[in-house]
Amino acid sequence: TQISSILQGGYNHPLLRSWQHERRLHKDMFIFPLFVTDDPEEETPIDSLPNIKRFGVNKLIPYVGTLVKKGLRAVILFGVPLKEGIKDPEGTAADDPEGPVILAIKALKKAYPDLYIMCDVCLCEYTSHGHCGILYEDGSINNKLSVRRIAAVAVNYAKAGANSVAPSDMMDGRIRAIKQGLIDAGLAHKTFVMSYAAKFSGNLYGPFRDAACSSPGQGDRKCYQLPSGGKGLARRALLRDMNEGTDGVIVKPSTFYLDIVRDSAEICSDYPICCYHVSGEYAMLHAAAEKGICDLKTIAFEAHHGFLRAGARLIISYFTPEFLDWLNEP
Ligand SMILES: NCC[C@H](CC(=O)O)[C@@H](CN)CCC(=O)O
Ligand SMILES: [Zn+2]
Repeated sequence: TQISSILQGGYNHPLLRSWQHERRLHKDMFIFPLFVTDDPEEETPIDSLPNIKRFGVNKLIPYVGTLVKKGLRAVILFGVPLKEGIKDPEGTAADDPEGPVILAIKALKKAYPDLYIMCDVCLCEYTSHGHCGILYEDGSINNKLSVRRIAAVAVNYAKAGANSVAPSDMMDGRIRAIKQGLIDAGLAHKTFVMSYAAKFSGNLYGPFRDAACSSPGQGDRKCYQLPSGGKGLARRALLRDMNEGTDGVIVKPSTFYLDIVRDSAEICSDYPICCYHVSGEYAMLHAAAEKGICDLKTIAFEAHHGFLRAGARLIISYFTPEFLDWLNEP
């Protein structure tokens, strides 16, 4: 055997195998999605998202406390208004000062001052039509009104104390509008804008839409989320959002889009890259483990190692609570 043929000497021991990881998972790269609803006492499991619940603000605080104790550093908030009759065509409820997101920002900041509070910014949970923007009569996206509304919501979340705003709407030009809004409000220096720059339309958001009651009333999101084959569009969107002032980028979904994560690590090499392990990808791993196809912990590590290998530095993951335990183990 040629001497150069011998590779196994480099990974024949568990410690060696961990030394071979260029980047390793650690707790402060995890961002945990929280679903906050408008009944303060609610604590409801979400059937399609194992181990994930929808919380009212009074139940959210003690739950998050158990995770902060284990080393949770960051959360991303999704408002789920369930009260009847508050959804309208403009998504007015999105930044209601008494709404679930703004109340949760304030309660979390008070209870856990060091916890990093990110807010997803979108209209789909608040619009009567269920789309992520405001529509023209013909049902197409009214970009001007959508961008103006999204920017206003983002600024109001920042005013309420959010450390970061992450617009997941995919409207053209919203990053510039958000950044300008933050500048005008004197908040740009302390608000991290993390754009969902490369976000693909597809079949991996079902469980989230169940949790957030945010499916589009009619039609789909294919005119504003990227087509799954749209590698060029993703590259252009990453460049565009950097030029518009984003401070970080999210690629979403993740497992099925690792080539886009790699592209983003090259194109946005000076920015933190975040992967979102979306609800469908998460639920699939649980379903496979339930069917005995794979071991849940092993497959979760394998998926998350893939995000790091592709170039991600941050991970939005529903597995965050488990990793806070798993990463304590040798
Ligand atoms: N703003 C859109 C929500 C969007 C998917 C969708 O419903 O189109 C994601 C949240 N940012 C869903 C995330 C997930 O599936 O986990
Ligand atoms: Zn949306």
